[in-house]
Amino acid sequence: MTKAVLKTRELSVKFGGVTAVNKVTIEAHENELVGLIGPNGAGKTTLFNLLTGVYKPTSGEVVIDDGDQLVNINQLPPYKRAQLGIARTFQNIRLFKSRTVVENVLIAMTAKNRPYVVQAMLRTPSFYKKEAQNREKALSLLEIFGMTNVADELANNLPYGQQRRLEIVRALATTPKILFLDEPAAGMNPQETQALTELIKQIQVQFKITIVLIEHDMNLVMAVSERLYVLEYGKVLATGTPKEIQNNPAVIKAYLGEEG
Ligand SMILES: Nc1ncnc2c1ncn2[C@@H]1O[C@H](COP(=O)(O)OP(=O)(O)OP(=O)(O)O)[C@@H](O)[C@H]1O
Repeated sequence: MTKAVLKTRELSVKFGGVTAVNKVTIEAHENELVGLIGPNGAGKTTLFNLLTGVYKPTSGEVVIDDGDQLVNINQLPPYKRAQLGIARTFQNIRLFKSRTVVENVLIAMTAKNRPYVVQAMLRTPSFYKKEAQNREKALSLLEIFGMTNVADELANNLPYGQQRRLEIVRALATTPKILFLDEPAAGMNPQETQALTELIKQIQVQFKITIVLIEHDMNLVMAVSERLYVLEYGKVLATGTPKEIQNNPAVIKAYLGEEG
């Protein structure tokens, strides 16, 4: 197996009396696609929030592989984690709706680059050169995802499935090593979900990054994940391949039984 790029050790967070994530130890490997499933309230999004720095853990740790060494990132805020190669999408769409599609990608691309922001304010020649390069890079990303024809549309005018697709493009524009997708199929119709399934597979092959996916759509998550973690009441109930998870009696009892 390839090396681990992300690990948690006994990670926990409490909100008042609720232990939303309870001693969770997981890992994701280089270029691996890991699914995270579990019923509503199991702690999936809270775990994402701990991994991306929105929440600080009550105990335990989050470490990532930064080249040759494992670095504890417990205390790093989200923007510093982004600089280390962590990107995410959210359950609810968070686009700049009154900006164009390509502008949305450009904003994501430059947000973590402080020198660029200074050059932009001073309008230096190197800023204009960099801006042209960035636009070209943004357009080539949009081309990969079949969105060139809507590059100059306002994000707000895109159909729902395309808006979700744009969110993923924005996350990829930050050139992440690890991409967290929080329920990317939420609200999609079956055709959009099918297109998303292909898109996620394509990203893994083409970008060679690690993807961690929260998803309630069992067809999607079983089709794309190489390995799954099942959370229940904030704890890891099971881990394994989609086949192993589908045949795990505890999981069947807890969740898949509900799916029929
Ligand atoms: N900021 C918070 N303050 C208090 N309780 C919280 C907070 N965030 C999450 N919780 C609680 O933690 C538990 C886990 O919630 P979480 O949203 O992580 O579950 P989930 O598995 O992502 O659910 P869903 O599938 O519905 O998105 C729930 O009981 C929730 O009410």
